[in-house]
Amino acid sequence: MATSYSVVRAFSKRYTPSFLSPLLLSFNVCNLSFFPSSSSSVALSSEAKKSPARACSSLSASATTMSFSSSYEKELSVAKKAASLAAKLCQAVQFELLQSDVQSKLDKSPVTIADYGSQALVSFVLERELPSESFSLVAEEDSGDLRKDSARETLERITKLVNETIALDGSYVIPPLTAEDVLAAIDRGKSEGGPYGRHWVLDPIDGTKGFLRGDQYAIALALLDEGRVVVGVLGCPNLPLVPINTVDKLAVDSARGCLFSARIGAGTHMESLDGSQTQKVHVSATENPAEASFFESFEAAHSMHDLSKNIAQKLGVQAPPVRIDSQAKYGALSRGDGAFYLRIAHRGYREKIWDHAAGFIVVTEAGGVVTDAAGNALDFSRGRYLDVDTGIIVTNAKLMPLLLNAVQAAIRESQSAASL
Ligand SMILES: Nc1ncnc2c1ncn2[C@@H]1O[C@H](COP(=O)(O)O)[C@@H](O)[C@H]1OP(=O)(O)O
Ligand SMILES: [Mg+2]
Ligand SMILES: [Mg+2]
Ligand SMILES: [Mg+2]
Repeated sequence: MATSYSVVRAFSKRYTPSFLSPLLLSFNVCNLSFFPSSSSSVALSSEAKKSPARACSSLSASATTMSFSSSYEKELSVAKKAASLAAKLCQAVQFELLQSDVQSKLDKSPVTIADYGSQALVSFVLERELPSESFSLVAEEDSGDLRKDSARETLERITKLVNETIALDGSYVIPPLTAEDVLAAIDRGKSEGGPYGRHWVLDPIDGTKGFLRGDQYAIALALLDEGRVVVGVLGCPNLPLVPINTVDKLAVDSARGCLFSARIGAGTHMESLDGSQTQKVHVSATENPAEASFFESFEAAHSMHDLSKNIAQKLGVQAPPVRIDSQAKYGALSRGDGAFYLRIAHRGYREKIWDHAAGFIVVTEAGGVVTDAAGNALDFSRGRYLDVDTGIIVTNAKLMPLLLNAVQAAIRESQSAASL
């Protein structure tokens, strides 16, 4: 194969869903991303459209050329520990949640004591367990508001919570962290990420609105290596261990708290947040949209419910939408609770990498496919933002061509309606 390593690398970075282990690369990509010409209205990425055959042969080359520098086992186990500890902190805060815990940030989104505490804790665990001169963390929060005089009491509460959680865990025999230590831990999340080296990616509480309502939220932590997501963990403290659509409410309420974890090439596992009941999970295998259900944001401000409704109708989905907050949707999808996730953000909203990186690998390692609304693979290598065409869609490999067709048709309809 004459293709040079750098060309293959650049190509595969752009077009290869990172759920594929190198060995599966060429086979699956040729089946998933370059759909047959019968789906003519599906917009594929332009280079792939021009030459699917070349794309597949290049990807075959990449399958044999690329190898991962490590299996990321240690990183996965540390990520699980960090997310589990952060989940404990968040659960304690949600238990006592008072509206006065909500601070106003410049972007007006609610930020809670648990957001900061979770970020400080994850940053602390990662740095302590995986010391490295090149440690890099891309995280949602920063300490700007917390350093204000008016936030002194809040900072004290966060510091106390972080120390209590560390003490409860018992594995770190250290003097208590100071408020300055906590601020510094939060601010280690200021990295810009990018295509080179390793970067941890953290949403300390994804789905803040769900958290405040007492509903679903997630602690979402992922590792990028050379721009690819290689590890992902989702702590979902309120997600039932049984499928979300289980009719027996007692079963749903009796055991909540899921930890999803995925490592590139090693599949996705789910266990309870207390560490028991580990099981390998897989996305729904259904090929029939009529028997499938779809997830979308609880918040209409986060995703266009009307458009999703139209897409679901085109697919023939019978069930009503399942609306829950946060990347818990990716977790639920990875174990087959539903077959579709539709996230079509409102015009002007830019997705962030921490809102999708962990969920992306949890679903793709469970056999799912995640693309933007034009069928492009997601590219986590461009810094803090994730630039996508119109929206993010998720399903299994069999249903993706159908879903892309429906999404494209619904978008065209809404565009022509808007231009009238
Ligand atoms: N206007 C918005 N449109 C889309 N997503 C948003 C918007 N504002 C915040 N988000 C982020 O969307 C995610 C929640 O999506 P969902 O609707 O799936 O629960 C969260 O990551 C939330 O950030 P945050 O982490 O601060 O909660
Ligand atoms: Mg936020
Ligand atoms: Mg988020
Ligand atoms: Mg958040």
